[in-house]
Amino acid sequence: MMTAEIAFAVQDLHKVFFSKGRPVHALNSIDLVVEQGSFTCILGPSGCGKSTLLRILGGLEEPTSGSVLVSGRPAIEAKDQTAFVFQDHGVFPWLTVLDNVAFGLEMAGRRKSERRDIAAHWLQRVGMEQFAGAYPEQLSGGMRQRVAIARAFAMDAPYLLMDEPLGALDAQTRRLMQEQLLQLWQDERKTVVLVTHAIEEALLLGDRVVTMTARPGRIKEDDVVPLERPRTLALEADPQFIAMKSAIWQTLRDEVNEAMGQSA
Ligand SMILES: Nc1ncnc2c1ncn2[C@@H]1O[C@H](COP(=O)(O)OP(=O)(O)OP(=O)(O)O)[C@@H](O)[C@H]1O
Repeated sequence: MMTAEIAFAVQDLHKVFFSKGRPVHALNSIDLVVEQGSFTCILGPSGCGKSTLLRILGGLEEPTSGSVLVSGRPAIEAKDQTAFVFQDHGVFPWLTVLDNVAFGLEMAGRRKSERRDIAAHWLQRVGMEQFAGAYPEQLSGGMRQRVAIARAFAMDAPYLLMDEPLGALDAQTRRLMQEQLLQLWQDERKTVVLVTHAIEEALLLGDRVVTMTARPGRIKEDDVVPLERPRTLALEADPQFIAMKSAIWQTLRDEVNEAMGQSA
């Protein structure tokens, strides 16, 4: 495979934190190659290092050792290639919805009229155009998360890193948002790496599901999801989907048990 087709190339990545003078080995010898235009989901028990891995991919955290390349450049120098969506939406309360979506474009040096046009386009894509002038406090959690997703898609960055973007939503809103995210991705085909705790969500959205062990997080299994696109929520009744969900849970359950026995 040519380097140009690879979004993320991670080799023998280790991450050790020091907490109260004690080492916490968060990630252990991670090898991962993510192709451009693919949707990769990362599953793993609490505390296994999923967020740490995502933050390292986005250049927000430095590896202790190992190599992390983003479009062939060290991740720490390639922050402009990635946009994040976090669980707690991270929208700015003092900006309107439109200005929140346009915010990243201002940082990227786009002209004001251009910023507003791009932001309005993405608000329309997530069905939030009528809230352009509203402030985040006037919105529900699901709406705020749609603003965060619109902001990430509006950025020029080719790669999106999503850390449990739907994790804080109620079950029904989460279903609708899964459908919306699926649709957006099917239209745009940006490279996405998404961390989730939900196996169904990973199978519905991903081309591939990477399952990690309890801390120190290693990659335990890497499954291609062979289910056809375009996908809808109806896929969850598909026998192949059900079989994969059960197999991944078998892989994950020992790790969840292990993680439950670990101290923080
Ligand atoms: N800045 C830090 N300093 C010290 N320890 C840290 C730091 N960041 C993360 N850790 C520890 O590293 C481990 C991995 O954390 P991380 O947040 O990446 O896990 P996670 O898999 O995303 O967890 P969750 O699913 O609960 O969000 C945890 O034990 C965490 O306490």
